[in-house]
Amino acid sequence: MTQICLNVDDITVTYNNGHTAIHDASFHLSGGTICALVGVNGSGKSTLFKSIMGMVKPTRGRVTFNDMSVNQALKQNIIAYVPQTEDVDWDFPVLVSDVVMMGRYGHMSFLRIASKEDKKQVDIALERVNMLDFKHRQIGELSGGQKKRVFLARALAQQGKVLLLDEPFTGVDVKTENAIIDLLKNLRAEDHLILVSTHNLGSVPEFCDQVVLINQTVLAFGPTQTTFTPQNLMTTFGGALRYLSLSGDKLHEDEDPRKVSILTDDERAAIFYGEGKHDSPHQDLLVNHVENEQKRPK
Ligand SMILES: Nc1ncnc2c1ncn2[C@@H]1O[C@H](COP(=O)(O)OP(=O)(O)OP(=O)(O)O)[C@@H](O)[C@H]1O
Repeated sequence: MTQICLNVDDITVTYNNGHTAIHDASFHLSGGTICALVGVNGSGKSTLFKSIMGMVKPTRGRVTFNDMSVNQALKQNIIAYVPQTEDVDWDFPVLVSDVVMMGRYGHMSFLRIASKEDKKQVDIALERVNMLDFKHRQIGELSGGQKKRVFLARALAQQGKVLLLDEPFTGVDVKTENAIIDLLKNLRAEDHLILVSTHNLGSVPEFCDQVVLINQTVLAFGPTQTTFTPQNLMTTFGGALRYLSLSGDKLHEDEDPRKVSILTDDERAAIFYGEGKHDSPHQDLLVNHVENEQKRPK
């Protein structure tokens, strides 16, 4: 297959209650990229994912994959989506391997009888997220972070060239986040097109080569180096950015003793692009959202 392209052309999405979540949004991506989707809560990130998946229909504009409509791309199993949360009650007994096998349904006949190849791909996918040992466990018994890895495996088992990940790092520890980032880098090298929403801004320059900044429309889109700038982030988050200096392991602890420091422009630039003393901004620094994100009721 030729390299996959995702074209989002001038889309507007208005929900049935009349709320327009996204308007006039455009961007274009080609395979072999990891693009971050960044914006405040309610800025339309999940809505954008759902319109790319055909789960909500744009009222204007269109989404295409090369020359294919979303429906055609879905029929060809090109798009794999890992939603932010699963609207499923996992209390009933389902094995981890069954969940990942769901990613193979598009490759099966309507009788859904798993072939040798389907079983092999399930194992490969579980291995890639380091969850093969959990294959015969009930999904309901797993932790939140482990479930996330299983859902990622389900998307991998689908073998689609486009991977849409809605906040894959929420609720996972630093080690797992690093492992997921390494996996995404490998998938990029295999020409996958990856769009990933994240609130962890500190890690974006480390693994994303492109960025879409969104607040009800696409505010900026392009290479991370030129788009993920303090100025554009201020526009996106509508307030002053605060920089929190953290030691690596504490990054994901709720009660971490964060040392707030306001940085000079040079220091800030060094953090954004991983130069100088901050070799790994993802480990050492969290560029926090903004005041209004922090004030958000928990
Ligand atoms: N089914 C729906 N019907 C009506 N409005 C909706 C619906 N789903 C989302 N919205 C609204 O659309 C806007 C965008 O929501 P969306 O879930 O896309 O935001 P988000 O950027 O993914 O937020 P978060 O970072 O909190 O996940 C919000 O104002 C939300 O209330």
